[in-house]
Amino acid sequence: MSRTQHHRMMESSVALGKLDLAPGSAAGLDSVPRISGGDPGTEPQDPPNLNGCVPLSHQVAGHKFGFHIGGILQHPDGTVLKQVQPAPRGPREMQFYNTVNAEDCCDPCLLELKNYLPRYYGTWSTPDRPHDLFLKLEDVTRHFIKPCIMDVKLGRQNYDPFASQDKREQQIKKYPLMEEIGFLLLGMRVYNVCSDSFSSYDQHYGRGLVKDTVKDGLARFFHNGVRLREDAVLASICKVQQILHWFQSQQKLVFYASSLLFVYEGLPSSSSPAPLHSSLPVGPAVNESAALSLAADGGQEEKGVREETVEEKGVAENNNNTEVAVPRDCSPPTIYNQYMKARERCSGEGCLHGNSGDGTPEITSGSNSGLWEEDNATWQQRGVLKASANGNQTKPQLERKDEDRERGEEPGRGGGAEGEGGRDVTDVEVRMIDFAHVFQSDSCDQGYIYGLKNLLTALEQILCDAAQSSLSAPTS
Ligand SMILES: Nc1ncnc2c1ncn2[C@@H]1O[C@H](COP(=O)(O)OP(=O)(O)OP(=O)(O)O)[C@@H](O)[C@H]1O
Ligand SMILES: O=P(O)(O)O[C@@H]1[C@H](O)[C@H](O)[C@@H](OP(=O)(O)O)[C@H](OP(=O)(O)O)[C@H]1O
Repeated sequence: MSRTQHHRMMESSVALGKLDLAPGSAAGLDSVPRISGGDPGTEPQDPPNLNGCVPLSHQVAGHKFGFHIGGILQHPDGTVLKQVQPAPRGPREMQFYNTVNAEDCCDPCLLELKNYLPRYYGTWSTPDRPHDLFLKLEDVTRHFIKPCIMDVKLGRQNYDPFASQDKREQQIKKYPLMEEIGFLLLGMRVYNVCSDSFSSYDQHYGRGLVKDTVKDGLARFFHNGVRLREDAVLASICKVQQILHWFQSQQKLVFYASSLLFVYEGLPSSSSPAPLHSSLPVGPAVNESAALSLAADGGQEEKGVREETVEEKGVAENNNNTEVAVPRDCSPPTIYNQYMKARERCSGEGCLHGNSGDGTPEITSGSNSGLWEEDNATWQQRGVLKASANGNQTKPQLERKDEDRERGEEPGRGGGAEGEGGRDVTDVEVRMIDFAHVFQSDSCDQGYIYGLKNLLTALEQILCDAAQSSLSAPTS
């Protein structure tokens, strides 16, 4: 399919203007070709000529190319290609991206939502298989050198309202705690600064986490083998807060089996101040060094955890991350002080972990409390959060920002950025992905909101635990 044809197809979906994603009523979707090889029973086909595309080397969850229908590739230009899944999932996801990215879209709700998604560049296919469509997406990890990546599925149910009884049972069986916890860690890879390697955690790791261990299981994503990256936890909290605000403000869409993709830079900066409590443990289930040495000792390997092999270490990542500015770590004491100050300003226990009356913990929201707004300013100065960039910009970043401006987007969105006065910041990405089960609605997405609140509580508790550990640690 030529570029023009792709474009035309995109325009025809875009022209719908309004999402109509319910099965059987998907206006315009009939024109979307079904991908070949979609039926498990069909004849095996020759391997496709992928035009230089390769399976995504840093994929942490989901359908894998070559193993499942609907896998993920990386284009030589660095973008991610997600194969359109068999109907109705793939066309539904494609129409979702088309609608949110429609040039004439002026709905403020969708325009804001766009900020939380990977950029969308339309559809792509190889010349020899023009009907095998892929969604061409920004690689959210693209500007990181050692990207630590985590995929967390949100919501109280992993299936949509139109799912068959079999599908419901299959999904519930996989993680019965979904309804109570509201999120599921699908997979992650974490950079270990000591061994200069990644540890990968598959879906079995996440499914093994229960109510009492899910916080520590999550904390492991932020532990680099030496210390907890509190700066990355805090920056993640702020990003998740923004997404929560969006969900609380909209009554148009509901998302089932959709994920948040977290990314932060694992490579430490040489300019980072030495953390005061760097050697503190982060809790029994979170000490990565302990887990790794267990495996190295020939001890019983942990379920769902895999260390990168020596051969793999030598393999360059296919993410075009060659020339980027290294974000500076923020020292844990700074984060700790700011976090505690924020908590003190809060009126008592109920503020950060109170009860909203719907069974989920109440998380302070920036616009209502002033707590996050006020401290965001301080944290920006401290270099924890992204601030307007006006400092010593490196060439690649300047180029990215120009590119952003051309698209009419906030400069630095999704890219590395410096804080006020040219200070580096803790760069974290949190983006929504996987939209195979998005539907129109006329009420808030309570399931997703429930999951977001619980996720925020867990992230905040990780910081609290670290702060408490540092307070009780003996001073030398
Ligand atoms: N835009 C992106 N940038 C970087 N990585 C991505 C991007 N989109 C997807 N990935 C990687 O691919 C994985 C799977 O993505 P996604 O959830 O969209 O696929 P899926 O096959 O629909 O998943 P599932 O099987 O859970 O339905 C993510 O966990 C992430 O590692
Ligand atoms: O984590 P696992 O064990 O790989 O399980 C998959 C996961 O639950 C996906 O979310 C789901 O796709 P949907 O969310 O789109 O339903 C997929 O369904 P599938 O097998 O029907 O593709 C499951 O197999």
